Amino acid sequence: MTTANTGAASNNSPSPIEDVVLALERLRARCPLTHCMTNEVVKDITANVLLAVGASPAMVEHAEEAQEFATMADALLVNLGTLDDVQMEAMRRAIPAYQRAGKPWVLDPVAVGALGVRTRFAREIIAHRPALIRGNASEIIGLCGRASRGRGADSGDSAEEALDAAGELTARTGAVVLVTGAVDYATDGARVRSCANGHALMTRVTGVGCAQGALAAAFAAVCEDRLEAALATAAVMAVAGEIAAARAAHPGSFRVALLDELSRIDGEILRQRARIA
Ligand SMILES: Nc1ncnc2c1ncn2[C@@H]1O[C@H](COP(=O)(O)OP(=O)(O)O)[C@@H](O)[C@H]1O
Ligand SMILES: Cc1ncsc1CCOP(=O)(O)O
Ligand SMILES: [Mg+2]
Repeated sequence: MTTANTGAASNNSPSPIEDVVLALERLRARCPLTHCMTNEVVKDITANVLLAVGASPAMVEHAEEAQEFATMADALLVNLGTLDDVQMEAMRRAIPAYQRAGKPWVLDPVAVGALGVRTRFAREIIAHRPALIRGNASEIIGLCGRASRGRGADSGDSAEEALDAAGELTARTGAVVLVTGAVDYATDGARVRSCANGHALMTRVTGVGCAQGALAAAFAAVCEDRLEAALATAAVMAVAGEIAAARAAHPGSFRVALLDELSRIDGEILRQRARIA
């Protein structure tokens, strides 16, 4: 075992890697019921990622049921990937119900900044205090209202610009922001953590980022400290992706290997592999 992550690089916690390990253990012990209001493309991989890690997925869509489900589920994901009027109405009912129940909700602002309806909608719903916002650099910059250069990983938007926008978003909404990319950054405004694992193949399988948003909701359900939830989300997905890519070099087999590695990942693997600062 290496000793690279035994406590050197934290801000407040004596050992962020041990916080991540404990968060994963808590998630597996509690198996949080994670309500995913997500896009048409990624429902399958999202449910399977949650199951592989040890959470319990549920895709409840009808507006009345989505509101009702806030009394049963542990956390909500709101992903805007294939937003339509019916889904907007359901999200407008579900989000305040989670707030009333004192349960966390997570926003994945897919393509916000690039398209009008979802950008206006995202700016409307962040008034309801999401626990966590997860997006790529362009989406975080776009949600903040700044000009982004383009789309996702290929946009040229820098992590520094996104982290600056993330700081502004935390101040406005109270949410922890997780910016994903080659290096993932999490901030609560006061603290910044990073995770430098992962593999480019993760961007060649649709839904890895979206499934990570659902994982963030599951971790938010078991971590009072939402920065810890965000770091655990980043580390678990990126370490599993890195290991999967070492034995599956193409997107189809990588997708399967990723699910396998997400179910296999544990404290020992995280301590050996996670490059957290
Ligand atoms: N170039 C890269 N190298 C390593 N890991 C990456 C890279 N780009 C993205 N990832 C990882 O892929 C996952 C999804 O992130 P991202 O591609 O930014 O999301 P989205 O699909 O929403 O744009 C994250 O775990 C992130 O760490
Ligand atoms: C292809 C596509 N179109 C609308 S949502 C979506 C999925 C995006 O998933 P991810 O951001 O995780 O790759
Ligand atoms: Mg995405």
